[in-house]
Amino acid sequence: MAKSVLAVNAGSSSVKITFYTFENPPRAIADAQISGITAPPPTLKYQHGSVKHKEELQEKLSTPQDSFKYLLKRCFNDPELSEIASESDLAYICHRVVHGGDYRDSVEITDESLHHLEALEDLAPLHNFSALEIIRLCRKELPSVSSVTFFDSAFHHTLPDYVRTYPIDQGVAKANGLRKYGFHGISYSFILRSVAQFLRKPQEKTNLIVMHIGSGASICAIKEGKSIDTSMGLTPLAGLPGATRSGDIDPSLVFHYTNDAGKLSPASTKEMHISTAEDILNKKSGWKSLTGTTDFAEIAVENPPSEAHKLAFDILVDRILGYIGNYYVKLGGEVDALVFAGGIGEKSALLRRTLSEKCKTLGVAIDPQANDKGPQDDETVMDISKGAGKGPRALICQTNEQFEMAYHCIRARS
Ligand SMILES: Nc1ncnc2c1ncn2[C@@H]1O[C@H](COP(=O)(O)OP(=O)(O)O)[C@@H](O)[C@H]1O
Ligand SMILES: CC(=O)OP(=O)(O)O
Ligand SMILES: [Mg+2]
Repeated sequence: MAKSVLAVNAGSSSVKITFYTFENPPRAIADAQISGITAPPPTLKYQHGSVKHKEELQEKLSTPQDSFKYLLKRCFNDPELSEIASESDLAYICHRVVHGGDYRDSVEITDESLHHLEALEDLAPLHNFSALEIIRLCRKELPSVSSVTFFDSAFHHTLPDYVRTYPIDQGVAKANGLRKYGFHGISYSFILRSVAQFLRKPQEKTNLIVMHIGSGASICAIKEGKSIDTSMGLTPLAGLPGATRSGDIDPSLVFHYTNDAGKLSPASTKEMHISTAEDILNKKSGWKSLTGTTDFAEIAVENPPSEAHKLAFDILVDRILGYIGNYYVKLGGEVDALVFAGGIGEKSALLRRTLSEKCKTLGVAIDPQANDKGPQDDETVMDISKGAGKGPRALICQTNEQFEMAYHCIRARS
């Protein structure tokens, strides 16, 4: 039996794994995910063939590493999933690593590359720690399978110097790697390819404003197939607010918020050091801090349950609009499409409608029925534009970071 490729997407609150056939393009064999790790009980979603299963788990799975172990065991032990029963059925494991520093491409894990990635952990402890723990676990427990890492930041290596440079002392900046990196690039790469194909345009002639709006949210300006600006920065904290992230604030705010801003946060562990300010702005802010919920589905409703819910919605809309205006101008008004992606961008018809109405001046118009209906499960790109208007088209793209990793892993090796 041909070996499979496993793609792992570890976030702070969820772990998603998908097994693919080793063919070009890859075909998904099974998909399993655990979400709600930070808000127990964790929920398992599991799918292979026509089997779809969802359950709340009794197990205490408080880290992405434990969740990954659980998912792997569950898939290996499923008698109905005979293609994947042990280590020997796997050819490669692809890992999503958010921060890749100066890496422009994927990296096969060796002792040396792992050391290099461990050095980067200091720059992005909150985002890289879980992925690296899972890589270390795979090397230990599945030693015969090669791990390949794919970086969110790699897609943005084309940012011009005046976009990536912060106006601070350049000696300090260079010595410490302090620049804009940008994230969600695995997703943007999937979206660019899918949307260009949908529009029947070569990627190098495609100009897009893409919104990846999930519990972490960012937006990207793509000119002739290249990222020319994006809202996240040195870390995924910059730019748009998220479920528990503040997004852009005046950096001085942290010193007015608490005198302990620079001290080590109690959330730090022996292996992972983060400051109190980073902990507050990454984990105790965003729409959770305004409304008490991380679930944007409770916020994006016609009649919000409270003023705070309405405020959280209005803030996200306002910040996204600021970037759309900015990027529209940077792209010289030559924008093929505004693309909605990410858990919220793909599912919230209200957010799409609100943003589209506010972008009327750019010639954006959507078909309300198509927008309310949203895409079918197997519909990667859906056009929700109304008629052939003057402005950019409005598209929904169901992004797929696991597929993107497996696709490139296999393409480079077959
Ligand atoms: N129907 C919906 N309307 C609005 N938001 C939704 C809807 N369904 C799911 N979401 C939101 O999508 C977000 C998760 O998106 P996702 O891209 O999977 O996030 P991440 O990868 O950052 O964990 C959650 O905030 C969830 O509340
Ligand atoms: C980079 C980032 O914020 O990732 P996620 O949205 O998956 O949390
Ligand atoms: Mg995500």
